[in-house]
Amino acid sequence: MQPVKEPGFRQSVELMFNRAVALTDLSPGLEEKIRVCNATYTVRFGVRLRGSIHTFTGYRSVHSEHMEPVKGGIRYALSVNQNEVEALAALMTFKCALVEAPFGGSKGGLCIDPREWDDHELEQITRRFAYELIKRDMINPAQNVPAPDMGTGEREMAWMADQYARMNTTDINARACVTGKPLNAGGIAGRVEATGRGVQYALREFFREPADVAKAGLTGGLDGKRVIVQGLGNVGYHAAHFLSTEDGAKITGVIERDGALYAEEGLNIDALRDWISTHGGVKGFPEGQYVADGASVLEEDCDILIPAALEGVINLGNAARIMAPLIVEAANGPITAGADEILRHKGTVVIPDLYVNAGGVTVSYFEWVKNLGHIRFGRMGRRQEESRHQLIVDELERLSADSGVGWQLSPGFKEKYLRGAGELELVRSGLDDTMRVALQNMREVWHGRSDVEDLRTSAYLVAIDRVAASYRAKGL
Ligand SMILES: NC(=O)c1ccc[n+]([C@@H]2O[C@H](COP(=O)([O-])OP(=O)(O)OC[C@H]3O[C@@H](n4cnc5c(N)ncnc54)[C@H](O)[C@@H]3O)[C@@H](O)[C@H]2O)c1
Repeated sequence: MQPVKEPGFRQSVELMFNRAVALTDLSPGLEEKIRVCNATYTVRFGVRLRGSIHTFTGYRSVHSEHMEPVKGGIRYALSVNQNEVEALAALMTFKCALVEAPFGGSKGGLCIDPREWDDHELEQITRRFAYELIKRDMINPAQNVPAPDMGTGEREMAWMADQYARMNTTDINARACVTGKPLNAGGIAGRVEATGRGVQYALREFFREPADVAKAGLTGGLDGKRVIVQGLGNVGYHAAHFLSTEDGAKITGVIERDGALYAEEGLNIDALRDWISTHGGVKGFPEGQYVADGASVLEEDCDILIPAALEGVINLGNAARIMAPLIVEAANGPITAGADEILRHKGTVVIPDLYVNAGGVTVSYFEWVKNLGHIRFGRMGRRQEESRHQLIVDELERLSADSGVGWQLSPGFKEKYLRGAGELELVRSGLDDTMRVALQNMREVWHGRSDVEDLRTSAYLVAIDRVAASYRAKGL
């Protein structure tokens, strides 16, 4: 028998797209336009560090400009390459469409292990990379708005935003050129936690429908559910922290670079996070059993598996052995197309990446709007604040109706906004509404069409329909 070849990340995303688009009646031309990646810019630049010149390679890929600006994070990792960046940019297109964030899809990356450089060196490298992207309008509030991803965070976003402001001194919207900035540099409350928070809201919404929970062979709510998380970084930590401290879930396993920890009774996530930041890994943590082959813990018995680190970790090599009945893709692309098929046949329910980790871009959208509006919450007196809020709500609704974007302010969000709720409360409630509505839209397809087997195909169908409508409206 011929060995089955594992497709690469970009091919995997394309296969998943193809599976869904085959169920639409799009013309072949429009289908192809939506599938392809519009452009990828590769840059190599040198920085003098430690007495010699070091050359770095970076990418910014634009998958679809059916709406502008385009949006997507910038990743710092040695594994970054053109295929990976293009796959991630495609996922951004469909993710934004699914949660109705009015952006096209983009992504960037720099081939670097950030742990090899000190803070000052990283700042020099980041500013130089940003300079290269700004020169070509690949960081720009109206055209291309990056955000954090693996290996980057608030600090890198602040450096990039500052670099843009220095090169565009008269652009009053300069702050909106990047999202995920620190609060004191134009950021928004709740952005750091947003993706992990979104994972929690996605799971809460999933567990509101007992019939869906039963499809995964589970019953009841999140309370007491055994959860294994891979990657205790920004996304994995916040998801594990909120699920264990607010929903009663037990984090029975954590997989990191240097191995994994496993404990039937559940791990203390905050203590473990502190341990990792002091010791550089999970090894030696006083709770749980240490497993040197971390990836093997993906195959442990649990109720919910949350891969929140890398792509391709559930693949043809281990898919058949994955015991979790419910997999929540907090990372981008953790399941390859081949593994996805095996899991579907096994009856495993997969809540897909383009939905699960959309909390980041949703709150980035709030931040971008906040920057463009030049709003500083709590700056005015209460009466002025209330009427200003009413004006903003009226204006957002008018813009949404006129542009046909379809972004709706939910009654809950509007009520909180008008009574002058704090920024964090507003952000969380807007995110919660977004995650609920997106899963409800996916469910309509999942439950309503006999030819749709899974939530991933449902998510793609909702997204493809919106991207297609946008291209058609432009006359394509
Ligand atoms: N940060 C965001 O807002 C955001 C938004 C959407 C999607 N994502 C996706 O979520 C995933 C994680 O991103 P992040 O921002 O949390 O990154 P991060 O850099 O903050 O964290 C990644 C974590 O994974 C761990 N890790 C790396 N290699 C590993 C391995 N081989 N095995 C186990 N653990 C490993 C790292 O040690 C780190 O703790 C990525 O796929 C990213 O694209 C992130």
